[in-house]
Amino acid sequence: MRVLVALGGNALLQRGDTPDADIQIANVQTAVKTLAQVAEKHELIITHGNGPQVGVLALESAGDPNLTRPYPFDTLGAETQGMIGYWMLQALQNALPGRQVLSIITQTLVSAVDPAFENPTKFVGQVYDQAEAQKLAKENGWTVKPDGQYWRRVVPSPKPQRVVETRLIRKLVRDGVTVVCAGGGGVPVIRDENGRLSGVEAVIDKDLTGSMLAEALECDAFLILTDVPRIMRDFGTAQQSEISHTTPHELRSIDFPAGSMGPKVEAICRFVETTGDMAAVGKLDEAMDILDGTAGTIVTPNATWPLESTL
Ligand SMILES: Nc1ncnc2c1ncn2[C@@H]1O[C@H](COP(=O)(O)OP(=O)(O)O)[C@@H](O)[C@H]1O
Ligand SMILES: NC(=O)OP(=O)(O)O
Repeated sequence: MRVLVALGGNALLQRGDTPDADIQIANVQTAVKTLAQVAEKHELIITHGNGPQVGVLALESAGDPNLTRPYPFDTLGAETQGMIGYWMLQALQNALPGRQVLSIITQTLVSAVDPAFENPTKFVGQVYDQAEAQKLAKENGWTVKPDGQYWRRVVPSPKPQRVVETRLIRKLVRDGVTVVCAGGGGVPVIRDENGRLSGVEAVIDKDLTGSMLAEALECDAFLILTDVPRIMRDFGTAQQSEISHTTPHELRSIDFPAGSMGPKVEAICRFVETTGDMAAVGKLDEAMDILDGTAGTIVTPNATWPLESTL
């Protein structure tokens, strides 16, 4: 089976944690324990978030007195792919000796006229209280928005259209390589009328890119691993209940928050609707159980979908 796993930013850095490298490396090592189990049994492609990390690098660049202007977000996105990709590469190599693993810088095409450029929605960097966020926004020209009980900087998040390096990734996977790619949703780029690529200032949603890439690579399963065991009905209320098996149709009838579960549900629904294969949301350390159909929220084209025979 061919599986694409999208790792949540939470996997690497919990909200409120100090973004020190050693803390994130330890989190990567924890994530890789479960990913290594998947890689031992299946062809595996891994993508990861970069919201917290790209914010750290943006602050660093903005504070460098030697620069005349801060690095743009496409460059910062590539930096996060290098940094997180390196941590994952090393952890995977240590967990899977003898296995071929590669982390690659990956670009994702977006539309230059995507309306998202006028309406920033992607949370980056650390959380602030409202007053501090608004002060920083005024001082630095940021847009800030509420993220749960906190506030965070937001940047445009255009829709991914295609991962530029898709063919190469397919070749690597067919050759038995475990590939880490499209980190942070891929570096956002546009292509001009002469076919030339250039970066744009944005951060793409890694779940939407993951869904698109899983489809393009003809994956049999698309997993989003995060910090909750299942998608919940009535999340955050006394009536909340876990959904163990559902369909895109049912999920689309429920409202999910734009900044967290919403894009995951959209990404999952798109994959299942387009491919007829299974997708799931679940906890980081339960990847194998999710693939066995005993953990996570499993999403299939219809409620009578024969889980065992397909997995
Ligand atoms: N209906 C829901 N079911 C489960 N979790 C939900 C729901 N709605 C919102 N959430 C929140 O979504 C979070 C996961 O999204 P997010 O923080 O963006 O993940 P990641 O950084 O791992 O990609 C959970 O920690 C939970 O607080
Ligand atoms: N790029 C992206 O979607 O990052 P997070 O998962 O960290 O929000």
